Amino acid sequence: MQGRTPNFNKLPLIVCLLMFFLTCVFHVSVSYFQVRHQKQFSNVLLNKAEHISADISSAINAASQISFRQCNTQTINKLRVILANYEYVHDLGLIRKGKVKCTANWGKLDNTTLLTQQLYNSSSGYDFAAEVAGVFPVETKYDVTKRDDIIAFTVNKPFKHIDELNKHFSFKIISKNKEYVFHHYESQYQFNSKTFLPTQQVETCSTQFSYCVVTENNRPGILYFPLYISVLIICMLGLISFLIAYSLSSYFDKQNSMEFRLRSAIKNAQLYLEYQPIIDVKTNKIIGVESLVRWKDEIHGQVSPELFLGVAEQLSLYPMLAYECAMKALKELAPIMKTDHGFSVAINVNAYEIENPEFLDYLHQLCSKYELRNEQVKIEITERIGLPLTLLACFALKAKKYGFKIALDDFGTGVSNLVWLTEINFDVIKIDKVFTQSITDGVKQKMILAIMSLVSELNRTVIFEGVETEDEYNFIESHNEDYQIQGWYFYKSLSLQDLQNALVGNDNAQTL
Ligand SMILES: Nc1nc2c(ncn2[C@@H]2O[C@@H]3COP(=O)(O)O[C@H]4[C@@H](O)[C@H](n5cnc6c(=O)[nH]c(N)nc65)O[C@@H]4COP(=O)(O)O[C@H]3[C@H]2O)c(=O)[nH]1
Repeated sequence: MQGRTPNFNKLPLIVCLLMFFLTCVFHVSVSYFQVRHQKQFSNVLLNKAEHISADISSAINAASQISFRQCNTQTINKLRVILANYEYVHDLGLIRKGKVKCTANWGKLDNTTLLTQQLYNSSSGYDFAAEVAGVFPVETKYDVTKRDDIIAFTVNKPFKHIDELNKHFSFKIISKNKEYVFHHYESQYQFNSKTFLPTQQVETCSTQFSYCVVTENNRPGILYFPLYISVLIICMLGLISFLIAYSLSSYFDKQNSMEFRLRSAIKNAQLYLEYQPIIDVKTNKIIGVESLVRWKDEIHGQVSPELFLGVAEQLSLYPMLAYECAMKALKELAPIMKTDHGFSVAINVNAYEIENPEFLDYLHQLCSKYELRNEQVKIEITERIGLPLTLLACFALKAKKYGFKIALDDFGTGVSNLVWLTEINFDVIKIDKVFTQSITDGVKQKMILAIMSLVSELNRTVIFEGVETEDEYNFIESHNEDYQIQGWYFYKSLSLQDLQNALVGNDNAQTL
């Protein structure tokens, strides 16, 4: 078997496509897990925000229950009692005409401070402002929530813990109408938000309050990783792509190889026989056929038997094929041969059949089985067989004892010499088409005339192979009408059905 190397022409393209595909799959998978993580994170954030909002609104509600609210000791003390119950409210006070008058922590404010910052008025009756400074004589900034005359102060710290825990996403808590941002956090792990990169956003809205948590990730998928890791991943994917593409290419190449396909064709009995008629020059009638094996493959097309028989030998599949072909030929032709005992079939043999002592026995059994006469079977031994003369002579002797006819095929092209003709008692000599087709060539014509006179002396049946033209036919006919002809001038190899049709027009044909 010839060493086959896979067809690598398209390998770089396949590797690139595969690498692109795997990178996309990797990117999408990482993005998917990031989105899941983002959703979980958003939910944690929303729970926290709702908890804080519930705390503030509850504190404001409690404060609004204080009757006759004035910035006096009684009211301030009540505010202090309320404040102690709420985790996230840092201070609680009264505000009138934009000025904070008093709070639980600071008491009555002498220098009452005007809230300069514009408050966001929500539809729920609450007003908000973020990072308000200068209300108290400290540097701290507060987020404020106001309803009517009550104001609650919170420090931005509630989310600090979450901010610190969250290494990945930027996020904001924003009113549902998107007009007011309660809190926002820019993750240092995110690219500058103005980059052209697509941002993966997850929005989760509260069912209790009119705000949503929006988490943003502008390092989706593979961009999440540092550059050197991304490069490493892409290189790994490239390597994997190469290995996959190489394996696939080798696999498909093997699947498409002639060896592989022939093996499965033989095992699935996809090989078939055709029969090329042999014509008697005197009568121009079909007097027999040569059986020729055929293989038509979907990929390799119609493959020459000279090629695939060699492959079958190398794959050790030839014995199976040889027995199968002999059986098929005799079985298929039996109806014709039984009705016309002069009709013969020529079977080609290789070294295997000659060296295998059981082949002739098998052929004899086949003839008995299909009720054929052994002399109707011609065994063609090609001159190019390359076996020792003694072995061939032995085989021919045994074959003749069985009553089979022996033909020397391709005469003139191989190693045979005149000793062959004397040592082996061939019944038929088939002149190779190399000679048949050179009758118009002066020198070769002399050679063919010499061959003709030689074989006439030997008194053997002579078949001229490869007769393609009228000139060739006329030349042969003019020299001896006892010759036989096999060639495209009359017929190419025929399917069994076509052979039967051809025999119908043949005067010698019996009723099939
Ligand atoms: N150019 C031209 N060619 C013609 C003409 N007439 C016949 N041929 C071709 O010549 C070859 C004759 O068979 P071969 O010499 O026994 O040579 C055969 C035979 O040695 C071998 N072969 C075919 N079938 C079998 C088989 O079943 N068993 C074995 N062992 N060998 C086989 O393969 C060889 C080639 O077979 P094929 O390709 O079928 O080729 C066939 C046939 O198609 C013609 O007028 N012009």
